[in-house]
This record gives sequence, C-alpha cells and structure tokens, in this order.
Amino acid sequence: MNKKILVAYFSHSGNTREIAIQIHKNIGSNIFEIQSVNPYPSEYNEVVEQAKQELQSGYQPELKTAVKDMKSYEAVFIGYPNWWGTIPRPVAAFLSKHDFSGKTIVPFCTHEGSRLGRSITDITRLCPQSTVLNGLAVRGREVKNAQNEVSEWLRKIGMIE
Ligand SMILES: Cc1cc2nc3c(=O)[nH]c(=O)nc-3n(C[C@H](O)[C@H](O)[C@H](O)COP(=O)(O)O)c2cc1C
Repeated sequence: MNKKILVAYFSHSGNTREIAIQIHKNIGSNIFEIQSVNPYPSEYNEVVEQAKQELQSGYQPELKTAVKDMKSYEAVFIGYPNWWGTIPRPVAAFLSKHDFSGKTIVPFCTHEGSRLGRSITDITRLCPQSTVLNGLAVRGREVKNAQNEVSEWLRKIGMIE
C-alpha cells in the first residue's frame, strides 16, 4: 500500500476508538484522535442533551490539535459515534478546519441502531470536493468482535489485499 492514509476518529466512550485501532492495525496508517478542548460530560443524559443543543445550533467546538501535514494524505478515514443521527460536532469542526479537497474520505461509525444515519450526506456537504466512500457501521456493543467485518470491508473498498 503506497498511499499515505490517516485514520482520524472521535470517540466519547471508546467504541469508535476500538474500530479506529483495528483499521490502523490492518493498514498500518497513522492515527489521530479528534478531541474538543472542553471534554463532554461522562453522564449519558448530560452528553445527549449537550449534543442535541450543539447540533441544533450548528456549534463547532474548538479542537485540541490539528493535523499538521494534512496535505500529504491521499485518503482519510473519519470515525465517529452516530450522535442524533449524524456526526458529532467535533467531527464537523474537524472537517471544516482542514482542507479535504481532492482526498478520499472513508467514513466509519459506531451506533446503537441508526447505523450511519444521515452522516454521509452531512460529510459530503462539508467536503464537497472530496470523494466520500461507502462507510462502515458497527454496533457499539459489537466492536470487540468486529475484526473480520472490518478487514472484509477494508478489502472490499480496496484498502488491503
Ligand atoms: C449524544 C449521543 C447521541 C446518540 N445518538 C444516537 C443515534 O441517534 N442513533 C444511534 O444509533 N445511536 C446513538 N447513540 C449511541 C452511540 O452512537 C453509540 O453508543 C456509539 O457506539 C458510541 O461510540 P463511542 O464509544 O465511540 O463514543 C448516541 C450516543 C450519544 C452519547
């Protein structure tokens, strides 16, 4: 695999991180965690309410760090939990703050039933000059057993042989 690939992910409770690590191990890519400066509350109802408000207002939280050499990547995996049917706002901020034009974006998400929801449409809207591939959706409670599903998907989209 000659392409330079980045796996960027946001994870609140660890499920998406698990899939991000599996992808990173399969393809030997670099890995980057998207983190907001102000962490989200750990209490479920609180984060659900905060995420709802942020989505409604279109809020883009400040991120801890940026990817320094984004230019050098041809393909970027973007991982996230499905929050209210779409990408969490830190992921929207990440997509807005970097230049993805000409790159391939490979979405993957974890969820509790809504799969990718409308996240692909929303990613495409934020990155109109990128090629957005079909994403992988894994149920949050199944991430530990998803190795085969992940590697089959990577093979199908041509990321591994
Ligand atoms: C704020 C919030 C909103 C959520 N909204 C949805 C949703 O709309 N549909 C769904 O299937 N799961 C939803 N979930 C469940 C998460 O997508 C799921 O638990 C995911 O695996 C969490 O990933 P993480 O551990 O990487 O944070 C939501 C969870 C949170 C905290």
